[in-house]
Amino acid sequence: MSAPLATSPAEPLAARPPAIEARGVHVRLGSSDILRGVDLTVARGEVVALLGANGSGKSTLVKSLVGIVPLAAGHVRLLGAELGPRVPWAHLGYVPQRVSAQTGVPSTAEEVVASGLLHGRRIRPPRGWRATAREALDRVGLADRAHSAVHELSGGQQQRVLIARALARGPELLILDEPVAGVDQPSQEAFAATLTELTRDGMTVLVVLHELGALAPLIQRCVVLRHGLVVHDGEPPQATAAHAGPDHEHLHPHDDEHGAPAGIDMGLTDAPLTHHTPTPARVDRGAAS
Ligand SMILES: Nc1ncnc2c1ncn2[C@@H]1O[C@H](COP(=O)(O)OP(=O)(O)OP(=O)(O)O)[C@@H](O)[C@H]1O
Repeated sequence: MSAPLATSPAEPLAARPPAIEARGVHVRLGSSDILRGVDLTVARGEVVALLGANGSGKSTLVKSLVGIVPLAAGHVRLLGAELGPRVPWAHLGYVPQRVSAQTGVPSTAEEVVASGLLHGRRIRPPRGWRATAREALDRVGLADRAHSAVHELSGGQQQRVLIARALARGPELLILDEPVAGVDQPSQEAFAATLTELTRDGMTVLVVLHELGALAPLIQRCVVLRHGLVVHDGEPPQATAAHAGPDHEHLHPHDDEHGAPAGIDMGLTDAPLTHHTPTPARVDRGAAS
């Protein structure tokens, strides 16, 4: 099964403008500069992970990309259009960081997913919405919960309903903020398989993650934020056997004086980088583990 993209462009992906082009993005919230000049380009068909320590600005960046938080300076273009009404929003799926999918009115999972088919002036779901919603729920392993009230679902299942809502649109660009946080390993693997299938069809993905986990095989590029700035933009780190060897030396963020690993490589914690040689008992698993 494969979800059709919202459009089936004859133009090759590489010839089309990037899915995301952000230049010099500054965001100020309250009295703090949260993003301090972020440049980010995501080409069509790319799968990019946005990583960084808590509070580094990942959620703020994706919110600024989709226009939820205002830019103090900078520019964003999505799917070739300047941020604003010209963006083809119907072709874009956004899944916010874990929030309850529960609404004031009790809704079934199927209804919440169908709400993803509404956009712009469309106030009624399109013909065949039920089958589309079911297919999207099937993709996240919840076909059997279509008629369950969302408030009866677990937090992880509610998150999967929100993912299904984004997928139901057949998005060209999918932006996900920590989609697998709090989701069990089998569900993470099922989600990774779904995303693999969708990206094979040319979907572009920007995904905020704390660790690559089950999505590691899909990720083509990692962008790491620190204190509102991009500090790495490139290949995902590879965990190698040599990494764990007693002679291996590397830079690694530590959370305390005793050198306990605080996180994965590339500054995913705010702790200072220190240089060390691990003992065999102390294995650096790397970001891709
Ligand atoms: N509405 C707001 N007003 C003021 N500060 C805010 C607001 N929203 C977020 N912040 C601050 O902005 C900083 C970045 O927050 P953000 O949620 O973008 O980080 P993050 O990298 O996504 O973190 P996490 O990994 O914990 O989700 C944090 O210091 C946060 O306290």
